Amino acid sequence: MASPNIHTTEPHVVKEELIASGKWVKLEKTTYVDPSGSTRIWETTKRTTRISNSTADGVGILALLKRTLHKDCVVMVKQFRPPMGCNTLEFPAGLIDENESPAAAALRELKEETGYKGEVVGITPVTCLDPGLSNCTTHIVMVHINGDDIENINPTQQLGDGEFVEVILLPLDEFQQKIDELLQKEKIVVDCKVYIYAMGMSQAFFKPRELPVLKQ
Ligand SMILES: Nc1nc(=O)[nH]c2c1ncn2[C@H]1C[C@H](O)[C@@H](COP(=O)(O)OP(=O)(O)O)O1
Repeated sequence: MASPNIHTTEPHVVKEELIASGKWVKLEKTTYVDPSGSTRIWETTKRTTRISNSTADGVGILALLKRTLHKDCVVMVKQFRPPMGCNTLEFPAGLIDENESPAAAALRELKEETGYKGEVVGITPVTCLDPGLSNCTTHIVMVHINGDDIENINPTQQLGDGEFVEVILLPLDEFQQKIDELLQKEKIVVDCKVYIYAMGMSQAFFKPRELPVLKQ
C-alpha cells in the first residue's frame, strides 16, 4: 500500500553561492528546502546579463509574414550555436536591453536579425526555458509583418560582429512538414518551442477536419 504523501513545507531557496562566473554565464550552488522539509543542494546556471528591473532575460519572436497572394509564413532563423556545436532552427530571439520593454526588444531584435519591421499583436507572460538547469526566462512576442509594406519588400539584416544569421520563411499551414524536411536534408537541431508550436499548428489545421470517431 502506498504511504500517504503529506507535505507540510512550502519549498524555498535558502541561499545561492557563486561557484564560477564568466562574462555571460555563472554557475551557482543553490541550497533549498524541499516539500518534505529536507534541505538539499541544486546546481544552477544563470545569465550574468539580467537587468534588475526587467521581467525576463530575453524575448523570442513568433513573427508571421503576411503578403498578398502568398501563404502566411513564419519567420525563422538558422545559425551556428556554439553550445550545440551545430546549426539550429529557432524563432528570432535576443536579450532585453536596459530600460527596454519586451515589445520594443522584440521589434528591435526582429529588425536586426531578419530586416523585417513588424507590429506586436501579443505577448506571453514570463516563461521559463530550462528550469532544471537555469533561471533563464523569456517572453514570446507575437508579431505581424505587413510584407506588402515597401519597408519589408527587401529586408536588410543589421547584424553585429560575430552574428551570422540565415532567415528562413516557412509556410504556417505546412510548418511541421517543412521543418521535418529541413531536418532530413541537413544536420540541424530545432528549438523545442518551435517544434511544439509546429505540432500545435498541425493539430489546429488538420484535426478539426478529421471525422469524429465514436469511442468504444
Ligand atoms: N552564453 C553566451 N556566451 C557568449 O560568449 N556570448 C553570449 C552568450 N549569450 C549571449 N551572448 C552574446 C552574443 C551577442 O553578441 C550578445 C547578444 O545576444 P542576443 O542577440 O541578444 O541573443 P542571442 O541571439 O540569443 O544570442 O550576447
